[in-house]
Amino acid sequence: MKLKFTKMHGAGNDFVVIDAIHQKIDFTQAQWKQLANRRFGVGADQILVVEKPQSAGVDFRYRIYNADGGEVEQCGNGARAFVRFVTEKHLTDKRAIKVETMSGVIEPRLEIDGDITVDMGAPILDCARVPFDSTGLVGKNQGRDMLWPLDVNGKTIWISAISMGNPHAVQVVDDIDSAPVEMDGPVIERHTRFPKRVNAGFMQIIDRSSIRLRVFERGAGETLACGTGACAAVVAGILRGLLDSPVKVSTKGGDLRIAWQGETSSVEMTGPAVTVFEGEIDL
Ligand SMILES: N[C@H](CCC[C@H](N)C(=O)O)C(=O)O
Repeated sequence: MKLKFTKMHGAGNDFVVIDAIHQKIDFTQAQWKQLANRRFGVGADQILVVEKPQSAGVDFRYRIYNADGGEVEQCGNGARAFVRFVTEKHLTDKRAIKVETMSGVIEPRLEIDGDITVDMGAPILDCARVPFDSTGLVGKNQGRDMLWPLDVNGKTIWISAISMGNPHAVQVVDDIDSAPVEMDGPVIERHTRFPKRVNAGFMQIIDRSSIRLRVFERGAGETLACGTGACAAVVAGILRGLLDSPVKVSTKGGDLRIAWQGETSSVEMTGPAVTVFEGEIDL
């Protein structure tokens, strides 16, 4: 079939966005993987599929597929691209939109200055719900955070296990430029303690209101930015007593602003979303 798509990015985390309201979409995991392939397809970290809502009181549903073709629960940068897409395609005239995802309803809104803010919901810290298997591990407290030991490539690293609807393992490193993201990222992603695999975050604290962050993403590898990863890193830093909200998160692809007032309050992410080109592909 001829598939119309829009290529977009949020701080360099790039997407193929598809209107599944006006196109009939019924692809296999192999076809999603091909579409995301940077040689045999269009190329993207994730594919975002915009659908009519399934629940009342919600404006849209959006599905997220990683570059490996697997469907996942949440995508922060994708939520901003989603808002830019439905606004530019005149699929809504709202500036604050309720969107259902696999992990619940999020509320992105288009700001006057063109940036997009997303209420990403409250972080999930209960290991069983991340999910993270802490059985038999002896964690250590740092502030209000619990750090867990993981054996990775012959060394022990200490991570925060946090879900933003999708799972994250966040560690603090002295210098992200020299951090072993390529070596350790894939091992953390597939660590047996994370039954649904995990996004591996490497956070360098710059000061109490700014960090640098690299994320080796589940199902996509290292991306230029990870929105949910930025949310999880800031939550970990605030719990550890290292950061104060709001925090500037500098990634390879751009800066995000993350705010969180603690406990059960929502994490709020603000950042850019850009349309790069429109296209059509036989798939
Ligand atoms: N790789 C992630 C999904 C995309 C998240 C990221 N691109 C973001 O902006 O949050 C996962 O498997 O949970």
